[in-house]
Amino acid sequence: MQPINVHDYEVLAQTQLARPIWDYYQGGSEDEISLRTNRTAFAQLRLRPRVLVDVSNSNLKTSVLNTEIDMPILVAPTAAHSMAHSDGECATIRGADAAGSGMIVSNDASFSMEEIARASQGLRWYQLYIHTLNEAQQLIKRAEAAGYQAIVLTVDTPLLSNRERDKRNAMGNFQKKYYPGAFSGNARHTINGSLDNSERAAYAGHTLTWDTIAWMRTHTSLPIILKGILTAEDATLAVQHQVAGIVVSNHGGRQLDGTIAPIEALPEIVAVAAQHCEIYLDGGIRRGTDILKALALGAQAVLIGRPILWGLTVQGSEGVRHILEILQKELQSAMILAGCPSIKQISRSLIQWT
Ligand SMILES: Cc1cc2nc3c(=O)[nH]c(=O)nc-3n(C[C@H](O)[C@H](O)[C@H](O)COP(=O)(O)O)c2cc1C
Ligand SMILES: CCCCC(=O)C(=O)O
Repeated sequence: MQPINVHDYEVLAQTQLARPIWDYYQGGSEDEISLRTNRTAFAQLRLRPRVLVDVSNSNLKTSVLNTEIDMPILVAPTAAHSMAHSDGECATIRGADAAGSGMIVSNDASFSMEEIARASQGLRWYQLYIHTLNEAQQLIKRAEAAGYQAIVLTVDTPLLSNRERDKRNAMGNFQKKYYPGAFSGNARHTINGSLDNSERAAYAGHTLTWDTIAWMRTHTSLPIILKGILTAEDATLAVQHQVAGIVVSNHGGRQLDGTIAPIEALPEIVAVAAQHCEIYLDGGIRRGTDILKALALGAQAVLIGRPILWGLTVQGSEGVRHILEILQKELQSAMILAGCPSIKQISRSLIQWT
């Protein structure tokens, strides 16, 4: 089968991945209600297209934090790409570059952030999990030195949720046996050898507070983006802590189960924060029309998680590029059909809630 849309890549990737990996990539937490809601919420939004607009000069270019990109689409941080392809994140970032997009590199990548940075000329942001402040400080320094342009702190993971597919598959054992190091590319490159595994294992995620953001600011001048916000209350606090951006996200339905979908949370967050910082959204985006809906409700750009892993599995960097270009073309066609030749013509009036 020649894949022509994101769903085709999903079908092909499933045939190529061992069950524990497929389930790790695909799954959500507990009853996977959030995972499903992320998709159904998009279907419940209806578009109100305008006609007889001159759309002959259609243009998808935009910028995020003052960096130009060819489409309002970025690669979400997802862990352990070597389980999808031997070139792992180096292939992913090459695909993102080739498409004129950019990549948020996971803290738990299979390759070190330096190796991944060397594979790319384009936009790259570093996604941080804070295990200890000491480790975080070193990771931030390394990210700065390797030319990452922003730090994306994921805030929805004080612990890793209950993922029952992974339990049933004994995913941890499978991964250690067949893909050792898939989650710890960064540990292979240490400053003074001080990135210590027992320290990492002492997972300190649940001691993080808003004070941690102030602490981060004293250690970097890079823009700080918070990933995993779903309420106006937290968006207001984020603005008070002078973040450069917010990713409205429920971690692809992989953390707290039963949350509102990011696309449902977007309007209240845009209402309090859009004047002050950039707002991005991820979760369940599989079509250009999903992206159009997110942009109409005020997102500056969207992040794509699982479809990138499917593209990487099926065709390495070419597959990643193809996934991004499929979504770009679908978005372009949706914009033309809705009467929006460029991104700035997309507005809230495109949306009707049902
Ligand atoms: C396999 C997998 C691994 C992920 N790893 C991370 C991670 O390391 N850090 C992070 O902030 N988010 C991680 N996420 C969440 C994604 O960044 C993103 O929020 C989510 O995948 C978006 O939903 P989508 O997959 O429906 O596009 C992961 C998601 C998946 C599917
Ligand atoms: C153990 C690494 C965490 C990766 C992650 O964030 C996810 O699987 O959702």
